[in-house]
Amino acid sequence: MTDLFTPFYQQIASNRLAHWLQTLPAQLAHWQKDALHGDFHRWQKVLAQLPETSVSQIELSDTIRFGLADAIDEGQRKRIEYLLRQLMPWRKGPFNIHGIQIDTEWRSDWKWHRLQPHIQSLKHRFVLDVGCGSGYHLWRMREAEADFVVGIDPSQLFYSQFEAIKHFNPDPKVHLLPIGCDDLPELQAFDTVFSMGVLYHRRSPLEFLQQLKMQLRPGGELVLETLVVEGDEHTVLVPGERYAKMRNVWFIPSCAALCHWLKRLGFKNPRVVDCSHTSVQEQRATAWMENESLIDFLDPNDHSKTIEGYPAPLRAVIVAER
Ligand SMILES: Nc1ncnc2c1ncn2[C@@H]1O[C@H](C[S@+](CC[C@H]([NH3+])C(=O)[O-])CC(=O)[O-])[C@@H](O)[C@H]1O
Repeated sequence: MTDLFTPFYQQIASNRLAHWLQTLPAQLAHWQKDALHGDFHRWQKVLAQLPETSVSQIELSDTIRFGLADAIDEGQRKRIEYLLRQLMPWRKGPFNIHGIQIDTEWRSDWKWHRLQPHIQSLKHRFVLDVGCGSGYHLWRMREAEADFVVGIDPSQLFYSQFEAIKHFNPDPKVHLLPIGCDDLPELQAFDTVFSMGVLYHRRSPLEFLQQLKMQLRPGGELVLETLVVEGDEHTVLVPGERYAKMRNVWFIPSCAALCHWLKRLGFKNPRVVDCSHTSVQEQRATAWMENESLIDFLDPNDHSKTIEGYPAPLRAVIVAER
């Protein structure tokens, strides 16, 4: 495990990062010890069985595409598809590996299109994505010529999916660390910090925003995407047990409230650059994610409401500087 991160260590210049990296192996060893059983063990075996192939095509665009279809024979194609299916459900994508299209639950490319015109150029930047899922957006950040991209996400399945994709393009400048935001020291080192789809899962949203701030270098840019509700700066929805069937949803502020929070925490110039309802075309069940999806989370008679009667998912992108 530690060896996986050797290229990561080598590219780190800042002292704070260097210090963190000294403690990281112990953190990861602890994580690995906890994780070495059950599903994760099975997923690790899947990764070990992925064949080495010749990858002459690397396309970082709406579909992250590694390897041409005709670079592998039919037997290899079936084998790779079988192995990738062992890592279902695939939620964030789409990806295409040697012609095998991984049609994920989410069209994560749509989210990228909503925010991309509004953020500072990522060229030559150090970028962190907190709660990066399977890492789809990490590849988009690399497409945008970021110098170094690291995502963190504690999900063992997302980590395994990321490693499966990276197997076909082992770019030393793109990393996913299997840790949560509470495990990250205050690095104050990144030029841009993304956090998309995580804030509403946090019990203490202001503390979380402060954690994001302390990952940025002074002047760095925060790109935040989260569920919001309509309302003024005093409006925040704290749903009951479930919101759109999700159990772990805590705070859904209005855009005005969120900008107010960011200002209170000392972020500069917070602004809403996009606010859109999630459609059942953007989030849906597919052959690679066969469970329930957005259509099942909405009131069947009124798609403007969730099944619990709350406003249907509305997502905003907010940009601010430290
Ligand atoms: N403490 C934590 N620290 C870091 N990540 C966490 C934590 N807790 C949960 N997560 C991770 O946050 C991600 C949220 S999903 C957004 C994915 C991507 N960003 C997207 O915009 O498509 C949206 C959703 O599940 O509603 C999951 O991958 C969790 O594992």
